[in-house]
Amino acid sequence: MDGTFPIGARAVDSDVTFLAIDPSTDAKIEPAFAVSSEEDVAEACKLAEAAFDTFRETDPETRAKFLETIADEIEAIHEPLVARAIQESGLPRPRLEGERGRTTGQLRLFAKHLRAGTWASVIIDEAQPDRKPAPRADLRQRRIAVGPVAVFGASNFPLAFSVAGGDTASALAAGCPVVVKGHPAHPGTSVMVGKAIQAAVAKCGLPEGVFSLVQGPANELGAALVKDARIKAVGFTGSRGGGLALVALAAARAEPIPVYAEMSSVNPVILFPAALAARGEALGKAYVGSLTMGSGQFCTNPGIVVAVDGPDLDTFVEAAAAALGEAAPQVMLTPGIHASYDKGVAALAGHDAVETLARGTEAEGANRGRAALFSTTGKAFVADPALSHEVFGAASIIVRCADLAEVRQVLEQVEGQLTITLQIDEGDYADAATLVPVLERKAGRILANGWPTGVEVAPAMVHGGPFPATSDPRTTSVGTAAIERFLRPVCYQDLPDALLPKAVKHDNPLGLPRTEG
Ligand SMILES: NC(=O)C1=CN([C@@H]2O[C@H](COP(=O)(O)OP(=O)(O)OC[C@H]3O[C@@H](n4cnc5c(N)ncnc54)[C@H](OP(=O)(O)O)[C@@H]3O)[C@@H](O)[C@H]2O)C=CC1
Ligand SMILES: O=C(O)CCC(=O)C(=O)O
Repeated sequence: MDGTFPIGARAVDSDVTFLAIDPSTDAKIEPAFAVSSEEDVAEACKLAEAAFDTFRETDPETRAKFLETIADEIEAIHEPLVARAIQESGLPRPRLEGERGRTTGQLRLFAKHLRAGTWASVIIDEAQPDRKPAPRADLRQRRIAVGPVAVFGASNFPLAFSVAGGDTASALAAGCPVVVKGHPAHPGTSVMVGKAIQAAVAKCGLPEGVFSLVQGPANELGAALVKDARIKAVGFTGSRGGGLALVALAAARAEPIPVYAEMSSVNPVILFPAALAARGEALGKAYVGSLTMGSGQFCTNPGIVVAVDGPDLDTFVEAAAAALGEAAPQVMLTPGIHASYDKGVAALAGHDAVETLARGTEAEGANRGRAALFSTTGKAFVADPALSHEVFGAASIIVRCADLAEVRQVLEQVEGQLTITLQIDEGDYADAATLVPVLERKAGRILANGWPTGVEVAPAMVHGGPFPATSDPRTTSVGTAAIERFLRPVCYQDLPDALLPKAVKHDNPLGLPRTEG
């Protein structure tokens, strides 16, 4: 691996470089990576704009083959890629192998979606020249790509939410050229995947500006990308502060653009009485499994458990505390993320209304996250909004409520969420039904008798939700519906067939499904 990054068809170098850090030791790792300049950002955006009209009008089959070629290129570097991602993220091999599979799987799923054609949402309202009192014009609607898209790689998913992750896959599927701002925590992983995409662009004979990668350790780079007038939408996964900064930059542009930022979520889990009575102990153990997976570094991590107080909740709490007390420390993604986890845990531990129920085993070595379990009362939770804020890592708080009305109050208090989970048995259905309207207002995904971590990449998936889970609750970042955020409708009124794009021509040469009005 060399330290250059791909801009269009070029490998760009620089005298200014930075090194990745192995979070398991805090040691710097070779090679040095070129830091992209603002000129590189401008060049990437210029190439993306130049590629746009050609790329967006490629046939769906061409883009499907392109996505499959990217998947092939990534598979071809599987072993060195996974090895580098382990070094840069501290995540364990099985997790990264699974994530590699999820990444290529989602590229192939978008290829299938492109071939199905429903994404183009073609609607044909044939002319009605004899309609009284006025004739109707011929109206044809399809959706087109919005323009070049900026994608910010996430630190916690170096493959599936990074350079060739969900945002890149959905934007390319839509026909949008992509400029990725790689996360500085995993520059080697980003460059390897970036070069795989660059190779796929060349193999498929596409314009070079379809893909570029910029990276460096300063956030001015990402700011320059969002401010570039040629960028028409932004995809982001990360902190609330980072996401909001990008939203503000995008809104302040002469031409404001949408930012699809996935930010913070505490993913409440509600334990209902019959489920608690039937399997409190098993639920306690399973909860800790979901909480501590990947050192808790999932935006879907179960950060809050809400239940009516009583002996069955005690059983759950005892089982959870015992399991968490045995949880071994795990390497966190970066020194910064580890430090902010420790700070968040210390704030909860020092809170007057919070009891520390258990801590994971003692941490040894650099950046080890020690799991933490807390409890509080419904009243205290409602009184202090700070108790509902995300602590990114394996920390969670159990909220003991006096009754179902207080459970509802707690849910009304929490901000927008990616997920809300119900642990229910049949005897709980009547109570749970009364909460469903609150759950729908609060979350993008409501699940029963499972755990929120581990998002299925599927057409019906919603990985989104009201603020601050995301900056725009109308879409999803996972699943084929994610393509919709990078498309916009255009209506062609009475255009002669010769001028119509293939998608809406009278003889439907692309064979796209149509809704007839
Ligand atoms: N809920 C979730 O899914 C996640 C939450 N987090 C939270 O984020 C914290 C930090 O983690 P990290 O992953 O680095 O997330 P950040 O939000 O800090 O960074 C993500 C990306 O956005 C860029 N960025 C951040 N702020 C700005 C800005 N003001 N202007 C331009 N670009 C910006 C960063 O660039 P640069 O690094 O160069 O500044 C990086 O490329 C964690 O401790 C955790 O609290 C993290 C990951 C996922
Ligand atoms: O739980 C998952 O699989 C996805 C989590 C996620 O989107 C994130 O942590 O950023």
